[in-house]
Amino acid sequence: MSQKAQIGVTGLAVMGRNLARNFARHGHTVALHNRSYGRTKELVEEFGHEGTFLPAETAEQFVASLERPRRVVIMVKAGPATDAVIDEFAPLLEEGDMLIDAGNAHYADTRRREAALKAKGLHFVGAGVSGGEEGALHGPSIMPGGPKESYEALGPLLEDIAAKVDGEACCVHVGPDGAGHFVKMVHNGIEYADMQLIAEAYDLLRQVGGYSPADIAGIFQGWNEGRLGSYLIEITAEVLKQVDAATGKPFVDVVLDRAEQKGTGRWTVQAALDLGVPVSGIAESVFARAISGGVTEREAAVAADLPGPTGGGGHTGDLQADVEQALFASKIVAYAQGFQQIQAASKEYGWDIDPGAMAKIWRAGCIIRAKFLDFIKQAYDKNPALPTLLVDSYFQDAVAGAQDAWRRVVVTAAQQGIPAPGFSSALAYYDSLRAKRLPAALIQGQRDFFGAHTYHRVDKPGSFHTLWAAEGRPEVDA
Ligand SMILES: NC(=O)C1=CN([C@@H]2O[C@H](COP(=O)(O)OP(=O)(O)OC[C@H]3O[C@@H](n4cnc5c(N)ncnc54)[C@H](OP(=O)(O)O)[C@@H]3O)[C@@H](O)[C@H]2O)C=CC1
Ligand SMILES: O=C(CO)[C@H](O)[C@H](O)COP(=O)(O)O
Repeated sequence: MSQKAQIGVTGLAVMGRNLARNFARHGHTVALHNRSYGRTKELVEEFGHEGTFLPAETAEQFVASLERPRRVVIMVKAGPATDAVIDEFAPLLEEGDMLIDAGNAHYADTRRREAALKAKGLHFVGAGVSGGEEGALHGPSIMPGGPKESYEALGPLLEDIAAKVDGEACCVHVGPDGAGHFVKMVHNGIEYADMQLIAEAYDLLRQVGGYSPADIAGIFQGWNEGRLGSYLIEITAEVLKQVDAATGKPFVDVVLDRAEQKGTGRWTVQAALDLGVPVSGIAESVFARAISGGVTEREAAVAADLPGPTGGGGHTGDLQADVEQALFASKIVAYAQGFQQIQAASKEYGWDIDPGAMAKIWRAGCIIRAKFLDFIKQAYDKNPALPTLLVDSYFQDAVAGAQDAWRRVVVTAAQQGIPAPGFSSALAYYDSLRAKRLPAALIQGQRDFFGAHTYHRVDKPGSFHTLWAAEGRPEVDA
């Protein structure tokens, strides 16, 4: 074969197909491969005119069609499918070649794969890609990890196809081994929290304010012009505008209220628990999806007619304005928690992730793209070691201005029996952080009482234990 491809894509379902087209549209010759040849054939038949594609029926043909060092993008289902593809391709590759897993892999799998392939002289790059089908084609946000030197050969191609903000690509080398997939995972966790908060805003406007889905679409369109401007607010307005053709009812009223999940939100929470980072907003959003899908429990509770509030008036204040404030403040908390998790993992694994750079590459192309990411970037540019976004002046002022409205919204939700786990847990997190004393001292006392777990004192160093069963309960050094 004379002509060689600069990059190859294996796995040509919605994401891989559009990434391949995106590379081709940017003038790169793209080798194509898929487990079943049908998808490869279809891509060339439908979109062959968009650039130069080298379709291959077998892994051997595919590898032979790539220039050295070979760059092979894998875009298949996470888990065993990815391992199967790696096992198929690795023996065909040579030292210095690159396997780029652009799927939603778990970062621990990426660390394992990177170490195994490194021993064979291959570069394994776990690259998070966000933006869905459209983003893959028109410019996703790309979060590549893996060895820094692989970025020299790979980065320019990824930057070519990535989304751009003021001419700057939404793609940067995140850090070694699993750093890219970790950041993509937290991106998805934040996506879950953002979606949950938007859903709660909709629910309160509908149930408390009596607005119709079409009215709320209009409200969200208005918010999208302001500080809440984001892809998720924009598409929410579109979803709320949708009318079911068969029944004439709002689309949201004919869809089962059971949110599904593929697992990246759950992974985020599991990783956060291991790191000891309280990502309560993300956790509540994962649990809210689980509750929505808990059909047996929900049906039992409805059948038992579990009582709701007996009193409680309407909302005191301007509901629309208050919900906007609650949404903005809760969203800040969710992002603050997600960034804290990235910083904790960076420290744990020695990844040296620049949080400002993450905010920068999320400004376009990805699902959580939002106007306020500019402010997050600025906050970390000012202070890369910021302990929490909540103490940055922009966010501190925003939350200070929002908090009265936020509290009114949480009170209304509680009084009217409307679940708002995202809003209320974010507020509890905020109040926990700003509390001068938390009731944790009492918990320390309880732990010491039943398990001699010891405690520290406010007035002197050291560990102490109280002899709770002894007369006079004396305190001893532990
Ligand atoms: N869809 C989205 O919006 C996004 C998806 N992602 C991630 O991108 C990846 C691809 O997603 P998507 O395009 O939706 O496709 P799917 O996740 O539906 O995966 C389908 C692809 O995987 C291939 N495949 C499945 N099992 C195997 C196997 N054992 N060996 C070889 N190939 C296999 C299929 O081949 P075949 O055609 O032969 O069945 C097909 O090409 C996933 O990891 C996903 O999580 C990331 C961001 C957004
Ligand atoms: O990666 C993505 C966007 O960046 C996917 O859209 C995301 O995986 C969807 O997740 P879920 O199905 O769990 O809601």
